[in-house]
Amino acid sequence: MLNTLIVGASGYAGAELATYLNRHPHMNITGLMVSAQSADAGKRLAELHPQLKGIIDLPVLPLDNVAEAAKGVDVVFLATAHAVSHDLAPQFLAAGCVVFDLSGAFRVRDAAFYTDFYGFEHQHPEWLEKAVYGLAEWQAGALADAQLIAVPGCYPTAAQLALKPLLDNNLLNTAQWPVINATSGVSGAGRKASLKSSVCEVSLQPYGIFNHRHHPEIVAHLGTPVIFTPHLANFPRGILETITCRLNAGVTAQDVAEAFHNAYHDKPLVRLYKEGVPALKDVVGLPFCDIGFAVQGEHLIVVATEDNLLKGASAQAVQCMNLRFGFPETQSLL
Ligand SMILES: NC(=O)C1=CN([C@@H]2O[C@H](COP(=O)(O)OP(=O)(O)OC[C@H]3O[C@@H](n4cnc5c(N)ncnc54)[C@H](OP(=O)(O)O)[C@@H]3O)[C@@H](O)[C@H]2O)C=CC1
Ligand SMILES: CC(=O)N[C@@H](CCC(=O)OP(=O)(O)O)C(=O)O
Repeated sequence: MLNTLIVGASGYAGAELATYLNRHPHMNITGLMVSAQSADAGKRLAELHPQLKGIIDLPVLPLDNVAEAAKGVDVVFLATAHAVSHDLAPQFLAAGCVVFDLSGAFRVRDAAFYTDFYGFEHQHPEWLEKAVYGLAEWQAGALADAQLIAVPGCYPTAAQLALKPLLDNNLLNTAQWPVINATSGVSGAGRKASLKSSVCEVSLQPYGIFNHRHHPEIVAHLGTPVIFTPHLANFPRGILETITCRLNAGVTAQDVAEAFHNAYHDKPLVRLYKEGVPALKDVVGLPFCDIGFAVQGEHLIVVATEDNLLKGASAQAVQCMNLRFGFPETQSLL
C-alpha cells in the first residue's frame, strides 16, 4: 500500500481524486488537506461534496506544516492553484514523496513562460527540468521513474491527444496552423464562487483570445504553432474541442484513421469514433478522451471531448500514478 495525501482535497479536482484513490486497492489516503486558513478545515469531505456520503468519511485538514504532513507519505497529489503548487511541490519532493501536480506550475521548461502567463517568477528551475509532463498515452516510459509529474492542462490534453498522431505521421500541412476552438463548462474555473463562472451569468463566450496560458503549453509540447480559442459555456463540466486542419496533398481519410488507430488501439482511455464525432454527454463523468473526425478534400476536422475534471485533471493524474507504479493503467478509473 502507498500512503497518499491529497492537497486541495475540497476543490473540484481534489474531490474527484479522493473518489478514485479511495477505491484504489494499492492506495491508502492518509490525509485530505486544505490551506492553513481554510474556512472548511475540520469539515468532512462528504459535507462539502454530499455525493461522497457513505463513501469517504474523512475530514479535510489544514496544511500548516508540510514536513509534518509529509511524514510516512509516499505519494502527494497537489490539486491546488499554480502558485500554491509551485511553493508546495519542492517541499514534498525534498521529503522524498512522489508528487503529481495538477496545476500548471511545472508543465513547461521555460522560466519566462511563468512570468509571462502565470504572473510569478519560477523559483525552482531544477524541478522544472526534472518534471515529466504527464500526457499519459505518450509518456509511459518517462513516467516510470519520475519523481515530479506535471499533469497537463485540461484543454491541452484533448488538443494534444487529437493532434499528436497526425503530426507524428506528417499528415498535416502545418503551413496552415491547426485552429483549435474549445468550449468548457464552468467547473474549469474551480469551486470558488465567482460571478464570472456563475451559470446564471455565463452564456457562451470566447475568452483568452490569443493570450490564454494553454496556448503556449500546447505549442511547446506539440512543437508546431496553432491557433487556440477557449470558450466558456453555461454547463457544469466537460470540454469539446473542434480542431480544423489542412492535410498534406494526397492524405486520405483512411490515413487519418490509421494514424489514430496506431496511436490509440492499445490505449484504454482514448476512444476513437469510426464514424461521426463525439458529443460531450457521452464522456462527462468518465475518464476518457473521445476522438472523431471528418475529411473533405484537404480539409480535416477533428472533434475531441473529455471531462475537464477527469481526463482533463484527476483521472489523468491517477492514470499517470498507475503507470508510474506499474499498476494496471485504468485501476480505479473504470
Ligand atoms: N477545474 C478544472 O477543470 C481543472 C483544474 N486543474 C488544476 O487543478 C488545480 C485545482 O483546480 P480546482 O479543483 O478546479 O480548484 P478549486 O478552486 O476547486 O480547489 C482548490 C483547492 O485548493 C485548496 N487550497 C487553496 N489554497 C491552498 C493552500 N495554500 N494549501 C493547500 N490547499 C489550498 C482549496 O481549499 P481552501 O481554499 O479551502 O484552502 C481547495 O481545496 C488547479 O491548479 C487547476 O488549475 C487542472 C485541470 C482542470
Ligand atoms: C473554464 C475555465 O476557466 N478553465 C480554466 C482552465 C482550467 C484549469 O484549471 O487550468 P489548468 O488545466 O491549467 O490547470 C481557464 O481557462 O483558466
